[in-house]
Amino acid sequence: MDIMANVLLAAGASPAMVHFKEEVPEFTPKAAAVVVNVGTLNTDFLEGMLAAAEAATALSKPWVLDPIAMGGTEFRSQHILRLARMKPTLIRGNASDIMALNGAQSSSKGVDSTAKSDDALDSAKSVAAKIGSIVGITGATDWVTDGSRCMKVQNGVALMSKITATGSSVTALAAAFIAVRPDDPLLATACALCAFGVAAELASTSAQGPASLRVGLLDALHYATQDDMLALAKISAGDDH
Ligand SMILES: Nc1ncnc2c1ncn2[C@@H]1O[C@H](COP(=O)(O)OP(=O)(O)O)[C@@H](O)[C@H]1O
Ligand SMILES: Cc1ncsc1CCOP(=O)(O)O
Ligand SMILES: [Mg+2]
Repeated sequence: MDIMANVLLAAGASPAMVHFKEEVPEFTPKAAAVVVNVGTLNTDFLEGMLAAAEAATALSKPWVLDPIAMGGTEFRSQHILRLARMKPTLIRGNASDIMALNGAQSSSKGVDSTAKSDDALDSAKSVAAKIGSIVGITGATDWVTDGSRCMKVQNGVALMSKITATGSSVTALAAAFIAVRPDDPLLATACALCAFGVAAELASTSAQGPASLRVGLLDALHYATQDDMLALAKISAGDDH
């Protein structure tokens, strides 16, 4: 929760972490986008998540699902599937999450992926087509698809996978970008993944390990200019690996 909220602040968005269903009716109208992150799941949080997804849908607000550790337990999988069927604007996960969401037996031990993002692209396309959501997969290469259109992002550094909640943070950043460009959530998601990756690249020049990269990533997101983004962006359309 710390890094997610700070990533949003550094990027110019305004986070609020609201869990309980009692707050959903009043709070959702104030939000430009909603993130449902199942990372630390419990039955109270789950009620809040279902209510938030319903409220966002009813208000035609973009909402984004992070299906953390899909396939990890029966309880988690059942409820992630239920949320996914509510048709989020975007589902963003790692390769193992998205392959499990497409019905594959999960081989991951928990929140980290054991598969490559390139190998999950077909699963992402299939989930996107079945559900009608945009699907983003992160990893060494990030992919975003609506089932037919695809965008590829090749920014970022491998050390990002050694900082907990970088996945959740980039999901939240994608929600903020979609709030700005609700007409093109696929493009907005690709741009969010790219911006996050570029910030990590800028930070990595002075990082000594995961802890200093984590701090530097927040600084870089805050200080990066449009010129930095345009100079370093590696973003393209299509599904060529
Ligand atoms: N090997 C890698 N090279 C470059 N960037 C990476 C690599 N692994 C992860 N990332 C980046 O780290 C962020 C989190 O992705 P990932 O680790 O796949 O998510 P999760 O934390 O959900 O498993 C994304 O921005 C992704 O692009
Ligand atoms: C360790 C852990 N346990 C539940 S959520 C979480 C963090 C997930 O990390 P990420 O957001 O990078 O997938
Ligand atoms: Mg994750």
